[in-house]
Amino acid sequence: MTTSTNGKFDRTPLIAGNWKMNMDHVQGITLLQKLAWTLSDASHDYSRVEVAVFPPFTDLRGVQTLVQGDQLKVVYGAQDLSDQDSGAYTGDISGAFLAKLACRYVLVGHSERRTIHGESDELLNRKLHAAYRHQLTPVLCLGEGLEVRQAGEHVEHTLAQLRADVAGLTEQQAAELVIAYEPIWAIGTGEVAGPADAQEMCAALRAELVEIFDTSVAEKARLLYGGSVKANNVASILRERDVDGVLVGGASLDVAEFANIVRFESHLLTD
Ligand SMILES: O=C(CO)COP(=O)(O)O
Repeated sequence: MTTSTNGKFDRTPLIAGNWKMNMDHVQGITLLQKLAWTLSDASHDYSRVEVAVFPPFTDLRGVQTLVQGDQLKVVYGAQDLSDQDSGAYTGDISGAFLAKLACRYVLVGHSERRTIHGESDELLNRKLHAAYRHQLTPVLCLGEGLEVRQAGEHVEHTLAQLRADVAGLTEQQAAELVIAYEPIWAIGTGEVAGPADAQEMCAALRAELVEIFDTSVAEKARLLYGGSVKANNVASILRERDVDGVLVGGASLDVAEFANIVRFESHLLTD
Protein backbone atom coordinates (compact mmCIF):
# COMPACT_ATOMS: atom_id res chain seq x y z
CA MET A 1 0.00 0.00 0.00
CA THR A 2 1.31 3.47 -0.78
CA THR A 3 1.86 6.05 1.90
CA SER A 4 -1.16 8.01 3.01
CA THR A 5 -1.34 11.33 1.16
CA ASN A 6 -3.55 13.22 3.57
CA GLY A 7 -3.79 11.15 6.69
CA LYS A 8 -6.97 9.43 5.50
CA PHE A 9 -6.21 7.92 2.09
CA ASP A 10 -3.79 5.11 1.50
CA ARG A 11 -4.28 5.49 -2.25
CA THR A 12 -3.83 8.71 -4.22
CA PRO A 13 -7.31 10.17 -4.67
CA LEU A 14 -8.45 10.44 -8.29
CA ILE A 15 -10.84 13.19 -9.34
CA ALA A 16 -12.00 12.41 -12.86
CA GLY A 17 -14.24 14.40 -15.20
CA ASN A 18 -16.24 12.50 -17.81
CA TRP A 19 -17.25 15.06 -20.42
CA LYS A 20 -19.51 12.52 -22.20
CA MET A 21 -20.67 13.81 -25.62
CA ASN A 22 -20.06 17.46 -24.73
CA MET A 23 -17.31 19.88 -25.79
CA ASP A 24 -16.09 19.84 -29.38
CA HIS A 25 -12.34 19.99 -29.88
CA VAL A 26 -12.23 23.80 -29.69
CA GLN A 27 -14.44 24.00 -26.58
CA GLY A 28 -12.50 21.15 -25.00
CA ILE A 29 -9.17 22.95 -25.29
CA THR A 30 -10.65 26.11 -23.79
CA LEU A 31 -12.13 24.14 -20.89
CA LEU A 32 -8.87 22.36 -20.16
CA GLN A 33 -6.81 25.56 -20.37
CA LYS A 34 -9.15 27.27 -17.91
CA LEU A 35 -9.08 24.28 -15.57
CA ALA A 36 -5.28 24.08 -15.56
CA TRP A 37 -5.06 27.83 -14.99
CA THR A 38 -7.58 27.72 -12.13
CA LEU A 39 -5.80 24.86 -10.42
CA SER A 40 -2.33 26.39 -10.88
CA ASP A 41 -3.64 29.57 -9.29
CA ALA A 42 -4.53 27.56 -6.20
CA SER A 43 -1.17 25.73 -6.24
CA HIS A 44 -2.81 22.36 -6.68
CA ASP A 45 -0.49 19.49 -5.80
CA TYR A 46 -1.16 16.80 -8.41
CA SER A 47 0.86 14.24 -6.51
CA ARG A 48 -1.64 14.49 -3.64
CA VAL A 49 -4.78 14.48 -5.75
CA GLU A 50 -4.67 13.21 -9.33
CA VAL A 51 -6.89 15.02 -11.83
CA ALA A 52 -8.07 13.31 -15.02
CA VAL A 53 -10.40 14.32 -17.83
CA PHE A 54 -12.21 12.09 -20.32
CA PRO A 55 -12.99 14.14 -23.43
CA PRO A 56 -14.67 12.84 -26.60
CA PHE A 57 -12.37 11.00 -29.03
CA THR A 58 -12.21 13.97 -31.40
CA ASP A 59 -10.73 16.19 -28.66
CA LEU A 60 -7.92 13.86 -27.68
CA ARG A 61 -5.27 15.02 -30.16
CA GLY A 62 -5.78 18.64 -29.12
CA VAL A 63 -5.73 17.69 -25.46
CA GLN A 64 -2.47 15.80 -25.97
CA THR A 65 -0.87 18.80 -27.69
CA LEU A 66 -1.97 21.14 -24.91
CA VAL A 67 -0.95 18.84 -22.06
CA GLN A 68 2.45 18.07 -23.56
CA GLY A 69 3.13 21.59 -24.88
CA ASP A 70 2.24 23.36 -21.63
CA GLN A 71 3.43 20.48 -19.45
CA LEU A 72 0.10 20.27 -17.68
CA LYS A 73 -0.17 17.68 -14.95
CA VAL A 74 -3.80 16.91 -15.71
CA VAL A 75 -3.96 13.44 -17.21
CA TYR A 76 -6.54 12.25 -19.69
CA GLY A 77 -8.24 9.23 -21.11
CA ALA A 78 -10.87 8.12 -23.58
CA GLN A 79 -14.48 7.25 -22.87
CA ASP A 80 -14.39 3.86 -24.58
CA LEU A 81 -12.24 1.56 -26.72
CA SER A 82 -12.73 -1.38 -29.04
CA ASP A 83 -12.12 -4.91 -27.85
CA GLN A 84 -10.21 -5.39 -31.12
CA ASP A 85 -6.83 -3.89 -32.00
CA SER A 86 -7.29 -3.10 -35.72
CA GLY A 87 -9.20 -4.15 -38.81
CA ALA A 88 -12.66 -3.97 -40.32
CA TYR A 89 -14.52 -2.48 -37.32
CA THR A 90 -16.10 0.63 -38.77
CA GLY A 91 -16.55 3.39 -36.24
CA ASP A 92 -14.52 1.72 -33.50
CA ILE A 93 -11.36 3.11 -31.87
CA SER A 94 -8.44 0.86 -30.99
CA GLY A 95 -6.62 1.00 -27.68
CA ALA A 96 -3.44 1.23 -29.77
CA PHE A 97 -4.61 4.59 -31.14
CA LEU A 98 -5.38 5.84 -27.64
CA ALA A 99 -1.97 4.76 -26.38
CA LYS A 100 -0.38 6.65 -29.30
CA LEU A 101 -2.22 9.77 -28.08
CA ALA A 102 -0.63 9.21 -24.64
CA CYS A 103 -3.94 8.48 -22.91
CA ARG A 104 -3.35 7.14 -19.42
CA TYR A 105 -6.88 5.91 -18.79
CA VAL A 106 -9.89 4.57 -20.62
CA LEU A 107 -13.45 4.20 -19.34
CA VAL A 108 -14.86 0.71 -19.77
CA GLY A 109 -18.49 -0.20 -19.22
CA HIS A 110 -20.03 3.18 -18.47
CA SER A 111 -23.73 2.61 -17.85
CA GLU A 112 -24.53 4.69 -20.93
CA ARG A 113 -22.55 2.16 -23.00
CA ARG A 114 -24.14 -0.78 -21.22
CA THR A 115 -27.70 0.48 -21.61
CA ILE A 116 -27.74 2.57 -24.81
CA HIS A 117 -25.28 0.39 -26.74
CA GLY A 118 -26.18 -2.91 -25.09
CA GLU A 119 -22.60 -3.71 -24.08
CA SER A 120 -22.47 -7.05 -22.29
CA ASP A 121 -20.15 -8.17 -19.52
CA GLU A 122 -18.49 -10.54 -22.03
CA LEU A 123 -17.67 -7.63 -24.34
CA LEU A 124 -16.52 -5.46 -21.44
CA ASN A 125 -14.23 -8.22 -20.26
CA ARG A 126 -12.61 -8.25 -23.72
CA LYS A 127 -12.34 -4.45 -23.62
CA LEU A 128 -10.57 -4.61 -20.24
CA HIS A 129 -8.04 -7.04 -21.68
CA ALA A 130 -7.64 -4.79 -24.75
CA ALA A 131 -6.89 -1.82 -22.49
CA TYR A 132 -4.11 -3.71 -20.72
CA ARG A 133 -2.67 -4.91 -24.05
CA HIS A 134 -2.03 -1.23 -24.82
CA GLN A 135 -0.84 -0.14 -21.38
CA LEU A 136 -4.01 1.87 -20.72
CA THR A 137 -5.41 1.85 -17.19
CA PRO A 138 -9.10 0.96 -17.35
CA VAL A 139 -11.66 2.73 -15.23
CA LEU A 140 -14.30 0.02 -15.00
CA CYS A 141 -17.73 1.50 -14.39
CA LEU A 142 -20.46 -0.56 -12.79
CA GLY A 143 -23.57 -0.16 -10.69
CA GLU A 144 -27.25 -0.95 -10.47
CA GLY A 145 -30.42 0.60 -11.84
CA LEU A 146 -33.32 1.82 -9.73
CA GLU A 147 -35.33 -1.41 -9.81
CA VAL A 148 -32.39 -3.47 -8.59
CA ARG A 149 -31.73 -0.95 -5.82
CA GLN A 150 -35.38 -0.96 -4.75
CA ALA A 151 -35.32 -4.75 -4.66
CA GLY A 152 -32.32 -4.55 -2.32
CA GLU A 153 -30.16 -6.55 -4.73
CA HIS A 154 -27.69 -3.79 -5.59
CA VAL A 155 -24.65 -5.31 -3.91
CA GLU A 156 -25.03 -8.75 -5.46
CA HIS A 157 -25.83 -7.22 -8.87
CA THR A 158 -22.75 -4.99 -8.84
CA LEU A 159 -20.41 -7.70 -7.55
CA ALA A 160 -21.66 -10.03 -10.31
CA GLN A 161 -20.74 -7.36 -12.86
CA LEU A 162 -17.29 -7.10 -11.27
CA ARG A 163 -16.68 -10.84 -11.34
CA ALA A 164 -17.70 -11.14 -14.99
CA ASP A 165 -15.81 -8.05 -16.16
CA VAL A 166 -12.45 -8.80 -14.51
CA ALA A 167 -12.28 -12.49 -15.42
CA GLY A 168 -8.81 -13.56 -16.46
CA LEU A 169 -6.95 -10.44 -15.31
CA THR A 170 -3.64 -11.02 -13.61
CA GLU A 171 -3.13 -9.79 -10.07
CA GLN A 172 -0.71 -7.18 -11.34
CA GLN A 173 -3.32 -5.88 -13.79
CA ALA A 174 -6.06 -5.91 -11.19
CA ALA A 175 -3.94 -3.94 -8.73
CA GLU A 176 -3.79 -1.07 -11.25
CA LEU A 177 -7.49 -1.17 -11.97
CA VAL A 178 -9.74 1.75 -11.14
CA ILE A 179 -13.36 0.85 -10.45
CA ALA A 180 -16.12 3.45 -10.52
CA TYR A 181 -19.34 2.60 -8.73
CA GLU A 182 -21.99 4.58 -10.55
CA PRO A 183 -25.55 3.72 -9.54
CA ILE A 184 -27.60 4.47 -12.65
CA TRP A 185 -30.39 6.11 -10.67
CA ALA A 186 -27.91 8.73 -9.42
CA ILE A 187 -26.44 9.69 -12.82
CA GLY A 188 -27.46 13.10 -14.10
CA THR A 189 -30.54 13.05 -11.88
CA GLY A 190 -29.38 15.24 -9.01
CA GLU A 191 -30.15 12.18 -6.87
CA VAL A 192 -26.85 11.46 -5.14
CA ALA A 193 -26.26 8.20 -3.36
CA GLY A 194 -25.50 8.97 0.26
CA PRO A 195 -21.93 8.65 1.50
CA ALA A 196 -23.00 5.51 3.37
CA ASP A 197 -24.31 3.98 0.12
CA ALA A 198 -21.04 4.74 -1.64
CA GLN A 199 -19.07 3.28 1.26
CA GLU A 200 -21.25 0.17 1.45
CA MET A 201 -20.63 -0.64 -2.20
CA CYS A 202 -16.95 0.30 -2.26
CA ALA A 203 -16.31 -1.86 0.82
CA ALA A 204 -18.17 -4.75 -0.82
CA LEU A 205 -16.17 -4.31 -4.05
CA ARG A 206 -12.91 -4.26 -2.11
CA ALA A 207 -13.86 -7.41 -0.21
CA GLU A 208 -14.73 -9.07 -3.52
CA LEU A 209 -11.30 -8.14 -4.91
CA VAL A 210 -9.79 -10.05 -1.98
CA GLU A 211 -11.91 -13.06 -2.94
CA ILE A 212 -11.12 -12.92 -6.66
CA PHE A 213 -7.47 -11.88 -6.35
CA ASP A 214 -5.83 -11.18 -3.00
CA THR A 215 -5.49 -8.60 -0.25
CA SER A 216 -2.70 -6.70 -1.92
CA VAL A 217 -4.82 -6.18 -5.07
CA ALA A 218 -7.73 -4.99 -2.92
CA GLU A 219 -5.49 -2.54 -1.08
CA LYS A 220 -4.05 -1.05 -4.26
CA ALA A 221 -7.07 -0.82 -6.60
CA ARG A 222 -8.77 2.55 -6.44
CA LEU A 223 -12.53 2.71 -6.04
CA LEU A 224 -14.44 5.78 -7.14
CA TYR A 225 -18.03 6.92 -6.71
CA GLY A 226 -19.93 8.63 -9.55
CA GLY A 227 -23.43 10.07 -9.79
CA SER A 228 -24.42 13.73 -9.28
CA VAL A 229 -21.15 14.60 -7.54
CA LYS A 230 -20.87 18.35 -6.87
CA ALA A 231 -18.56 20.58 -4.86
CA ASN A 232 -21.09 20.63 -2.03
CA ASN A 233 -21.30 16.85 -1.59
CA VAL A 234 -17.83 15.62 -2.58
CA ALA A 235 -16.19 16.04 0.82
CA SER A 236 -18.71 13.87 2.65
CA ILE A 237 -18.37 11.14 0.00
CA LEU A 238 -14.57 11.19 0.06
CA ARG A 239 -14.52 11.08 3.81
CA GLU A 240 -15.64 7.47 3.55
CA ARG A 241 -12.91 4.93 4.13
CA ASP A 242 -13.13 2.93 0.92
CA VAL A 243 -13.94 5.72 -1.53
CA ASP A 244 -10.74 6.83 -3.27
CA GLY A 245 -12.09 9.36 -5.69
CA VAL A 246 -15.01 10.48 -7.82
CA LEU A 247 -16.07 10.25 -11.45
CA VAL A 248 -17.89 13.46 -12.26
CA GLY A 249 -20.20 14.03 -15.23
CA GLY A 250 -22.15 17.28 -15.54
CA ALA A 251 -20.18 19.21 -12.92
CA SER A 252 -16.91 18.54 -14.76
CA LEU A 253 -18.07 20.86 -17.57
CA ASP A 254 -18.07 23.83 -15.19
CA VAL A 255 -14.49 24.86 -14.46
CA ALA A 256 -15.14 26.57 -11.13
CA GLU A 257 -17.32 23.72 -9.88
CA PHE A 258 -14.89 21.01 -10.99
CA ALA A 259 -11.93 22.90 -9.49
CA ASN A 260 -13.84 23.06 -6.21
CA ILE A 261 -14.41 19.31 -6.38
CA VAL A 262 -10.67 18.82 -6.94
CA ARG A 263 -10.05 20.94 -3.83
CA PHE A 264 -12.22 18.66 -1.70
CA GLU A 265 -9.53 18.49 0.95
CA SER A 266 -10.17 22.11 1.87
CA HIS A 267 -13.87 21.26 2.39
CA LEU A 268 -12.81 18.38 4.63
CA LEU A 269 -11.07 20.89 6.87
CA THR A 270 -13.98 23.30 7.02
CA ASP A 271 -17.00 20.93 7.01
O1 LIG B 1 -22.00 9.28 -15.35
C1 LIG B 1 -21.35 9.99 -14.60
C2 LIG B 1 -19.88 10.07 -14.69
O2 LIG B 1 -19.38 9.09 -15.53
C3 LIG B 1 -22.01 10.83 -13.58
O3 LIG B 1 -22.69 11.85 -14.24
P1 LIG B 1 -23.29 13.07 -13.37
O4 LIG B 1 -22.17 13.58 -12.50
O5 LIG B 1 -23.72 14.09 -14.40
O6 LIG B 1 -24.41 12.51 -12.56
